[in-house]
Amino acid sequence: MHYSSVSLSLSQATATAASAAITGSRNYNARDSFSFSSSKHVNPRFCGLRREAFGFSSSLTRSNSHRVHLPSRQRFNASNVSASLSGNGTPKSFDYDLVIIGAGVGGHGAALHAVEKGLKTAIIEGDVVGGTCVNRGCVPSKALLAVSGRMRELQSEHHMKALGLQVAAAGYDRQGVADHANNLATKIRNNLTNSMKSLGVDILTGVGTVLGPQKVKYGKVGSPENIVTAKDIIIATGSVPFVPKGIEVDGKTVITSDHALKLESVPDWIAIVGSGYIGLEFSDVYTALGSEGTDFMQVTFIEALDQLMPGFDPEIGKLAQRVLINPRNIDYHTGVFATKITPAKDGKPVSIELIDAKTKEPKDTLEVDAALIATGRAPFTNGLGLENINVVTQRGFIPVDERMRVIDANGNLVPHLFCIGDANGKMMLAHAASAQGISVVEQVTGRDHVLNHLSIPAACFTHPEISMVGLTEPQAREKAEKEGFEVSVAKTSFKANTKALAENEGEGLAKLIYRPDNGEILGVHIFGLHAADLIHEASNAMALGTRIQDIKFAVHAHPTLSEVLDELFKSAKVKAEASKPVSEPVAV
Ligand SMILES: Cc1cc2nc3c(=O)[nH]c(=O)nc-3n(C[C@H](O)[C@H](O)[C@H](O)COP(=O)(O)OP(=O)(O)OC[C@H]3O[C@@H](n4cnc5c(N)ncnc54)[C@H](O)[C@@H]3O)c2cc1C
Ligand SMILES: NC(=O)c1ccc[n+]([C@@H]2O[C@H](COP(=O)([O-])OP(=O)(O)OC[C@H]3O[C@@H](n4cnc5c(N)ncnc54)[C@H](O)[C@@H]3O)[C@@H](O)[C@H]2O)c1
Repeated sequence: MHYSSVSLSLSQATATAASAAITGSRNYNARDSFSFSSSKHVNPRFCGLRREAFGFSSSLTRSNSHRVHLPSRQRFNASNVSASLSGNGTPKSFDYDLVIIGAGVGGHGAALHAVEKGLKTAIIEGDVVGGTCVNRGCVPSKALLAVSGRMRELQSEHHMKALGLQVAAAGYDRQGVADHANNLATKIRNNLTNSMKSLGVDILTGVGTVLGPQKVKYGKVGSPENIVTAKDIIIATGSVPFVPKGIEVDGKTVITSDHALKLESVPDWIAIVGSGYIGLEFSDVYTALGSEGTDFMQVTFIEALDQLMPGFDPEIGKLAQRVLINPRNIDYHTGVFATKITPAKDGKPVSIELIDAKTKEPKDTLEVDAALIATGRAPFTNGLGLENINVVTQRGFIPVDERMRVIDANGNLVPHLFCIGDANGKMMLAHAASAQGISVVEQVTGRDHVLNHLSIPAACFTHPEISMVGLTEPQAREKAEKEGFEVSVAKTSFKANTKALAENEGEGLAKLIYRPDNGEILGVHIFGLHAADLIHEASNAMALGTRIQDIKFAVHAHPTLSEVLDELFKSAKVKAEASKPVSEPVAV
């Protein structure tokens, strides 16, 4: 994937910025991540740039909203748009076919597809193009992880010796690593901006506020307002770090991922609160880099649930713990909440008060050099004017149906208004945001489309990587019990794969969860070298409804890591009747 061309294809433009994934309707569903947090879900602490850019104090005037009630199950019909609204004073002709609020990867993906479909499109951005993923998420974090992967390899005497290599002690220049991450973000941001400009998307600068159906105002806070009308509007305003009540972020010693990605320091001892994707990826970075000038670095995980990495398939989680946690300078406290965190001050270290997650009794107080708060993300809807359209957020998220259509406080669809990406909380992943945007554009251009979120892959870019698609084994068994079908599991090891062994990277497992009666793939989980790339054979099969009895005949080049999946599908035991050919054989 390349971001270098301005004529990026959709998948290039989205998948690269995103290149990975997480769950969603599965365990890492963003809505779940707030289940034990305070009732105030929108984090009041934002990085300075965003706080300024959005002028948080701006009070929005409530306009007389006119709501159009549609039966909640009504399907979108592109041709009845104006007819259904023009009687209410809504404009009959529009400045744009589509206006998108928020130019993150979700908005960008939607904009590019809209242009391809011939829609006159504008995108409103209140801060910088690229949003979280490009500026404070996927892109800079993967740059840091690229460095940590190499450092880890070069520092492993055992690994080097096995390959017959001799290298002098590996070191790094912190500022150089930080510059690599920052430069990459700048490059990708420019590419995203150029791709939209060159395709004719109007980039409108300022905070976007929905004034009513099909009407948006935008502009810098305090400057004259501009109003634009659009046949359809997509909200794609993303999310910000969620910081639980009682935790004081100073940006230096108590930080969120926004700060950590700048790599202003590598402390000797950092507590990471939350062992989800951000926590795990940063533990990989920190333990590989060690503090400057030494190879010492201690990470302490603080996790509210009873096990680390609670979102993964338990078997994969166990293996990941054996490889990614136990042999490294990492210890952990599980089943505890960090209730109060005070930044370092006046020579005193960062102090962290822990309580038992179940009994709520005080458990411990830790003193560390720094703390990274990685306790999930909060949707960002400030200044959007949801009150103008009678939309009430649910735990901060904008309620949508399966077609990303926004639902108002009375349970009715708001006409011509969609919400995609982190702001709707269905699946907080870059490529999910983009795919939702593409799905919406399909709908507004007349083709009904419902995105199958269960087929969206996710990956954690540790060394080695973890990836997954579909259900975990416990989820599949629960579903099977409810619906009355049988579940089987097949596994293959990287230890038997020639390419993995040639790379001296034989530690790994692929796991297939499936229905033996009909060969349906329910979930695939991979831990091992390049797991994030390998998952796509499974996710594409799930998206296209390909069954095991068919995919097992697909041919894989030898020797490649993809043979791990080939073996996996071949080792599944699908019942004979499901494998009967449905058509005559074709000679190829
Ligand atoms: C450290 C980290 C690493 C991550 N790594 C990965 C990864 O490897 N793979 C992956 O798939 N996902 C990853 N994610 C998640 C990914 O970044 C998000 O899922 C993705 O950015 C969501 O895209 P979005 O378009 O919904 O929102 P965002 O990217 O947050 O973009 C929203 C945009 O809307 C703008 N905006 C907000 N309100 C307004 C308004 N009223 N008017 C105008 N503009 C507005 C914002 O300024 C922003 O530019 C990571 C996240 C973090 C924090
Ligand atoms: N590779 C990727 O795709 C990638 C990488 C980073 C982030 N992301 C996205 O960003 C989002 C946010 O990531 P994240 O790691 O912050 O969230 P997460 O939801 O993945 O994990 C948060 C963890 O924090 C724990 N937790 C919450 N409050 C706590 C408290 N007070 N004390 C102790 N533990 C607590 C939760 O149990 C959970 O394990 C994710 O939803 C993910 O989709 C994706």
